Amino acid sequence: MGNYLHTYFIMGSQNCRNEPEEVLKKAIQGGVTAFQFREKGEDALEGEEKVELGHRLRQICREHGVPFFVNDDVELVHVLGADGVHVGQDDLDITEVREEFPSLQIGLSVSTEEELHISRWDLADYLGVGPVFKTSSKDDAKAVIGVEGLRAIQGKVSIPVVAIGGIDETNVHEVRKTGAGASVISAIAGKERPEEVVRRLT
Ligand SMILES: Cc1ncc(COP(=O)(O)OP(=O)(O)O)c(N)n1
Ligand SMILES: Cc1nc(C(=O)O)sc1CCOP(=O)(O)O
Ligand SMILES: [Mg+2]
Repeated sequence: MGNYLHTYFIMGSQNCRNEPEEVLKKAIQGGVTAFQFREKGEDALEGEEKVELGHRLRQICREHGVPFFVNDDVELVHVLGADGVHVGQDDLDITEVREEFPSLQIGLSVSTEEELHISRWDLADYLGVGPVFKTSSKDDAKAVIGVEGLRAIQGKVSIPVVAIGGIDETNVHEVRKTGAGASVISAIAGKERPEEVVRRLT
């Protein structure tokens, strides 16, 4: 597994119980190993407000040496000088993303073996695989694949895998046993003391 995938925190303002900047600082204090800016869905910021928040979160990651990823928004990757970008099956094609960013880290979502077969996953640096457990943070999440589904995809690829979907303190040990990293939104962003949760997740 790529080291930065160990505890990969993902969020936007719509996920946060407290100010996003404070949530991110505390999550970093707790030990998250990467961050993805995913300002998306109901209540998400748009336009200049989204960009401004992105700049502030990017700066926090830079100050703490935490890799900063942008979800979906290829233009924002340029604007924020991100370290990487995460794209899904319905986003910009990974072939184009790799052409645009030859030296950035690129993550690709895969939910099933069928998706894997039709994907240029060889162009990605890592796969985001899920939902492993039930999630309430993504309205259009696919069917839950469980730890067995995670293992099935892991067994077919030669790049690192990070699990996603419904991961929290009660089930993270199941993910750790597979050797995959853990990416988490609500179990960190929605808590009063994110740093304590992260310590228990790592
Ligand atoms: C690490 C990681 N894995 C999967 C996803 C989901 O990406 P996608 O399927 O494109 O869905 P959205 O996040 O864009 O709603 C992710 N963001 N990160
Ligand atoms: C953004 C995202 N992608 C998923 C996928 O299955 O690809 S599940 C998901 C939401 C993860 O949030 P939480 O940790 O709160 O369950
Ligand atoms: Mg996407």
